[in-house]
Amino acid sequence: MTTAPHHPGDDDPPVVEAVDITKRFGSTLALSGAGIMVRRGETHALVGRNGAGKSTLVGILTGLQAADGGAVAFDGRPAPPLADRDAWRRRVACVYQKSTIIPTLTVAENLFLNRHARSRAGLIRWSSLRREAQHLLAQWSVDVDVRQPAATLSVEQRQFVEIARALSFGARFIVLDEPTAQLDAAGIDRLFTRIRDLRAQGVTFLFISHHLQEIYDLCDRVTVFRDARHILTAPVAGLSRQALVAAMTGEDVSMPEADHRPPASDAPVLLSVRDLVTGSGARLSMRARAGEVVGIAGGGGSGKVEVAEAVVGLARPVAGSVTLAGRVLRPGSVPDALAAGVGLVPQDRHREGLVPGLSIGENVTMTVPQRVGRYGFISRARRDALARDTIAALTIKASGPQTPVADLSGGNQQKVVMGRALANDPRLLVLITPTAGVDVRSKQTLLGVVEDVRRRGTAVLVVSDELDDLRICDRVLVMFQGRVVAEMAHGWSDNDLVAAMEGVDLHHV
Ligand SMILES: Nc1ncnc2c1ncn2[C@@H]1O[C@H](COP(=O)(O)OP(=O)(O)OP(=O)(O)O)[C@@H](O)[C@H]1O
Repeated sequence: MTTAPHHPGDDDPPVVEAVDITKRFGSTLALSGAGIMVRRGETHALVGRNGAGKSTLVGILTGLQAADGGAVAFDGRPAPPLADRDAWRRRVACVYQKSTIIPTLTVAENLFLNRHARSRAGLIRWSSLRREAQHLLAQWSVDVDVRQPAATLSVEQRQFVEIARALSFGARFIVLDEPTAQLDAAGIDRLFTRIRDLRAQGVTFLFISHHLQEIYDLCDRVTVFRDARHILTAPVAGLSRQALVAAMTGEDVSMPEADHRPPASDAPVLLSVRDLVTGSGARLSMRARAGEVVGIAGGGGSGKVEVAEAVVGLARPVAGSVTLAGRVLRPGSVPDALAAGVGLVPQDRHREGLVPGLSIGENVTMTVPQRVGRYGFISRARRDALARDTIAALTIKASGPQTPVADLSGGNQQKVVMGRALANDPRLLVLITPTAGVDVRSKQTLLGVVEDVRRRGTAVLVVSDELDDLRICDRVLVMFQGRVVAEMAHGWSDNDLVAAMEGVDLHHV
């Protein structure tokens, strides 16, 4: 008898294997005969365009959703019944973009929610609860004070706490759903170091991201989904970027370099920000002309988001003024900013972006009742027409304008936020990290929108640390520790911009 060559790990059953999974939501086929196999000890990437079915698969792999067909097995054994939550928690956990931590409780309470050590009288033993929590975090090298309220955790600390919580249930397989979307470059580095350490300790990861470079930096193998189906699974080394993008999009795409035409130098100044000072002490003075695209770049803690939020009224500045087309905006008032012609894509679409229970149509037209009806009456037909235009222009994957936003995939929700920002033909469009969670092709669509509106004379602020977002700008103001430290003209080199964002300023303003 001859034997095949033996590879270590080959004989171990996969940590998880999902076979021939089908899942429908009404008329939408979210997964169609799709599957995945994750080996013990690997970091496995799952990629695909917005709406490809990734989150749906995660729901099924974590036992939160029932598949309509197919089978899931952990370590070669069939998955437990959906009702047995404890059994699922011992096998798998998912750290979502949206926190599952309860902000008003302390870190220790969050870690041991519903499994507190109790005295014989049934009272919670706070001291032992704290000790256990400290021990748990120390075991996984998470440096967080367990007595602090969870609300005070940074995104990064919150993710580490959620990972430690998952491990404490016994799970050694962790799904990370777009964990880098809200982190800056330094935070991503620390997260990756942590993931590599945990992998060395035997933890397996399924890693979802729209940043393909991260897949190459971190992962061993990658699975691609497209239109509800499994397309390929391959080792990352040896798979070219072009082949990966082709698998995701079903076509051979090379990213065209958009031709850049700066606004006319005699275009009128539309936006004027004078000596703005935010609550946290960040400062901004700037002007933008009609049709000009200005970037505000910076890492975490640079103050870029704070100043942008002060410009649009999401936060009240402590000093300074914002003038749009001759009108001085009321400080700290979003309604006043909208009335003056501001279109806004906020950073946190969960908090400030969308009303999940309402339809795409309702969300898109929320800030423009005057465009869809007279005398305060909103015509459904006109609302739907406007929503249909948005769906087509931004290629939103949805069955129609009536679809509730809660039923859309994450990237498609972000497009609805963009649609709403555009619905009142803004004079000033302010985009805060606009392509977070958006797939490669959709990124092109969203950034293409900027080119369209600037041609119509809208001024645009792009607030981001993503080089692709900033590349479309006519100039980029780089912030560091609350101050603009550099201004870079279109055509900057990546190195120069990154150096400036890190405070190594080569081009003083
Ligand atoms: N609860 C739901 N009701 C109706 N349709 C849904 C529901 N959840 C998901 N869908 C649909 O299923 C399809 C797959 O969505 P899914 O969230 O799995 O995509 P995804 O790959 O995670 O996308 P993204 O990268 O944008 O997060 C989409 O067409 C989505 O609109």
